[in-house]
Amino acid sequence: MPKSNAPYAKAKNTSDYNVPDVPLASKSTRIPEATENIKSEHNRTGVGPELQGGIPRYHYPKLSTKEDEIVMRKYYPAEMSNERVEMYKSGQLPKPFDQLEQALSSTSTARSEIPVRNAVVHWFRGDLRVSDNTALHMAYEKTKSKGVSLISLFLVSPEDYEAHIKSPARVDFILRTLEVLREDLDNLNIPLWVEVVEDRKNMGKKVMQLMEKWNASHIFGNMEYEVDELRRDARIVNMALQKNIDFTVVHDSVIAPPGALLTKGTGKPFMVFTPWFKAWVTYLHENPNYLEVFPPPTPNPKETRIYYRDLFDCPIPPCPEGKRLNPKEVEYVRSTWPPGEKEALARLQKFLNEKVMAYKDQRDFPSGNGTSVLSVHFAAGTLSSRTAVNMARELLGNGTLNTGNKGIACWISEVGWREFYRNILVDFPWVCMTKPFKVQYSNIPWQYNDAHFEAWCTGRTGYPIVDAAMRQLASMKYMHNRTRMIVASFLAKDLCLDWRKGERFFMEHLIDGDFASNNGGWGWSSSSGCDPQPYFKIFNPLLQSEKFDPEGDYIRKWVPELKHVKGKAIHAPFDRLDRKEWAKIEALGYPKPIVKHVEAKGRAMEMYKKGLGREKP
Ligand SMILES: Cc1cc2nc3c(=O)[nH]c(=O)nc-3n(C[C@H](O)[C@H](O)[C@H](O)COP(=O)(O)OP(=O)(O)OC[C@H]3O[C@@H](n4cnc5c(N)ncnc54)[C@H](O)[C@@H]3O)c2cc1C
Repeated sequence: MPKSNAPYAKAKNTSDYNVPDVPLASKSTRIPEATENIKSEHNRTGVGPELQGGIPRYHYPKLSTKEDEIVMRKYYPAEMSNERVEMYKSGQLPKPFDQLEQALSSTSTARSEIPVRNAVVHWFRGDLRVSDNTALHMAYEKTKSKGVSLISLFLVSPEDYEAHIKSPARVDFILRTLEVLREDLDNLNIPLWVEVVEDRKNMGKKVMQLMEKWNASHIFGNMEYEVDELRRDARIVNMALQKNIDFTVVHDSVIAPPGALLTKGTGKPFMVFTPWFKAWVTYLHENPNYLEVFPPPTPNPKETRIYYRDLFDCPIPPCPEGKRLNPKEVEYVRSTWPPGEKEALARLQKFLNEKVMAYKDQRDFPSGNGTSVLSVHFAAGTLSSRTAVNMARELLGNGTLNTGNKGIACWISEVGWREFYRNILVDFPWVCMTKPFKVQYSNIPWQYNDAHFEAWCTGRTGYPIVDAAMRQLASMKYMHNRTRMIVASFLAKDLCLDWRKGERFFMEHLIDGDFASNNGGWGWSSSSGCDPQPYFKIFNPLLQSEKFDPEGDYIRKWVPELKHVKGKAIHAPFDRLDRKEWAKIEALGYPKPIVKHVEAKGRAMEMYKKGLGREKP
């Protein structure tokens, strides 16, 4: 087989972790300066070079704004009815997670009787690593018991990428990771077979064809908790059995299995993070085995290279049509985000060595570079949350997950948020079908103002902290958590736009786009998700800016038009600069605020009250 001719340069693993440092200018030469060419580029596009080519890629139809209700239906024809939600709640409709569990349990005896044939397969999905991989480890154990070969498989599904709104940066990262993974596996004599499946409905059929071709009897995969994936796997479990093949699906991307934690009194799934987290910590203290990490497989028998020689050196396909970065983005994104599990582990180690102790105090400052920036690796599965939490726990040094150094304990709890939101998908599956977690929030009469949405997308709202964040997203395909909250609140509560448009836009651009975390974050910020804030809150973007970017470093980095603005005026240049100074900024193309926060706040309160039919939102 020819080596891959994928058109991207091999990313180097690097020990230089300046990647997302902000401000970057003095610390790294790897990311181009935001001010480069600003004058010449600006007039053509109205935005700085950070945005060239990378913006915006939202695919909403032009709308008639006559009736918000009609418009909403047009955007979200697939939104579930409230009746269907009730049917899920009452158990009349089986939850996709239960369907898969049922498929696995009802076939377990028959599957256990299937004899091992020539090979066992591990199907990589969102778990692109060799170490601490539950299903890979189980597949390996199976081969060891019979001395047969382990083969690994990855299916590229352009339709899934489209349906799940995986961004070009994310797809590019996955494909680059496969290059590294193939090499890591090759060192273990394990082939990685990669194939494109154009029609996502044929995924099961393709897997079965390959299993038969390889005379493989068992296939293992780690569970994906989105509804399409749960249903797909349930179908394949049964389909495989018909062909005397055992498809085993196991938990891996969460540490405690979903369903293990229920509220004390009512025995129901948790809806609020804090009590869930307490229960999670207790559960893991009582069951520390869930934190044990799995070693990578030892090498396959040498003969595998002979019997399965056609499977080695399998080419990695290029990014599918519609998911390609433009040439400028390619250079930037690939040098910013090196792939692979070694890279992830080195980054984790460095973060634990140097930053985690101060995490609690530093994590909210977007210019401070105080977070791990590991989300891209969690999303691709190049790092397991078990490994991450385990290593952090070791650093805590007292065997617990929540006592001792506050920075470490706080970081573990943030990884907990990721896990909590995965549980939400399992127990409240309608969130995967464009339905708000809190069903009554479907009735909010959101606005669908194209001009406002475009201003938000392109970082031209006139609110510097919002614009800086949106431009960081456009450039880096990543945004700091604090500013994710600020821009999400701004979209839903200052612009009164349907938060699902923002949710979608994030997925279209983020390199760490993860359905569960993104949906959870948007739900929280728009107050329509789980874990409601104790009272209805509207972030004041100005106060947020002053509190979390006090010197304006983050703004100056990403909004070059404001680079020379001094002092507190950076947070609100239109209101705080004298007219002459403002005129200079305006001449550079920076806009006035598109809404006044005080008025917007009032509008939002009315909108929420109206939608919820009550006096208080
Ligand atoms: C509106 C909105 C959208 C978001 N969309 C995504 C998304 O698509 N993908 C994604 O991974 N995260 C998302 N988050 C969560 C969070 O912003 C990112 O995980 C975080 O910014 C990643 O940076 P980090 O790796 O340095 O995080 P750290 O602060 O170092 O945290 C460590 C890890 O914990 C997890 N984590 C931290 N905070 C959260 C959180 N609030 N929710 C869930 N997991 C968390 C992440 O896996 C993160 O990598 C979103 C948050 C909001 C408010």
